[in-house]
Amino acid sequence: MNNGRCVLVGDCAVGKTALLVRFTSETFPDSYKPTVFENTGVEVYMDGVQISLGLWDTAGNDNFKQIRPRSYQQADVVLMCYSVANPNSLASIQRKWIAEVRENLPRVPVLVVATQTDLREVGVHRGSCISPAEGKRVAQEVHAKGYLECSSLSNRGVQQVFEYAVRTIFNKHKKRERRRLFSMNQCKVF
Ligand SMILES: Nc1nc2c(ncn2[C@@H]2O[C@H](COP(=O)(O)OP(=O)(O)OP(=O)(O)O)[C@@H](O)[C@H]2O)c(=O)[nH]1
Repeated sequence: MNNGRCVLVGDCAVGKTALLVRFTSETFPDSYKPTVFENTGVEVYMDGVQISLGLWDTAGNDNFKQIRPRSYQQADVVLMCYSVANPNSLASIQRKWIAEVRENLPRVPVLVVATQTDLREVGVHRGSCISPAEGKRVAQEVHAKGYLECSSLSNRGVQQVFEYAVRTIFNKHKKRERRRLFSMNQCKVF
C-alpha cells in the first residue's frame, strides 16, 4: 500500500478545516471560513513505508450536501468529528453522519474524533464540555474503529489522529491482501 484517502465529516464549525491545517502546515486558522469542498495531500511514513495520504475536507453545512458524496469516493477511512463544546455536534454523529457515511461507504472504517478539547479548560463552555467517556460511548454505538481527542489550537492529539487513521488504512489493506492470498492458495479437491 502506498496511498490512502481520509475524509473528514461533521457539523459546521467543529474544527475539521483547522485540524487539517494544523496537521499539514503546523498553523492554526483563527478565522472561520465555511468549507464547500477541499482536498489536499501529505506524505507520511508508517513502519518505514512512505504513503501519500489524500485528505478530503467536507462542508458541515447541508446547503452543500449534494457535493459531499464526491468526497466519499474511494475513501479508505472516515473521521467523524464533533466538538466537545457542542453537544448537538455529538448528537449529529448518531442521528445524521453515521447514516450518511454508511449509505455512501457501507464497509469503510470510521473513527470518531473529539475536537476543540482546549475548551474544557478555558472559556464559557468550561465545565459543561462533553467528557471522554460520553464520546467513547457514542463511538462504540456507531461501531467506530477508534475514538480520539484533539485540539488544533493547542496542537494536542493532532498527530495521533492521523497516525491512527493511517494505521487503520494499513490494517484494512493488510486484511484485504490476506483474504486475496487465502483465496489464491485454497486447495482444490477433485
Ligand atoms: N478553541 C478552539 N477553536 C477551534 C479549534 N479548532 C477550530 N476552532 C475554531 O472553530 C471555528 C470553526 O473551525 P473550522 O475548522 O473552520 O470548522 P469546520 O468544521 O471546518 O467548519 P465547516 O467548514 O463549516 O464544516 C474557527 O473559528 C476555528 O478557529 C480548536 O481546537 N480549539
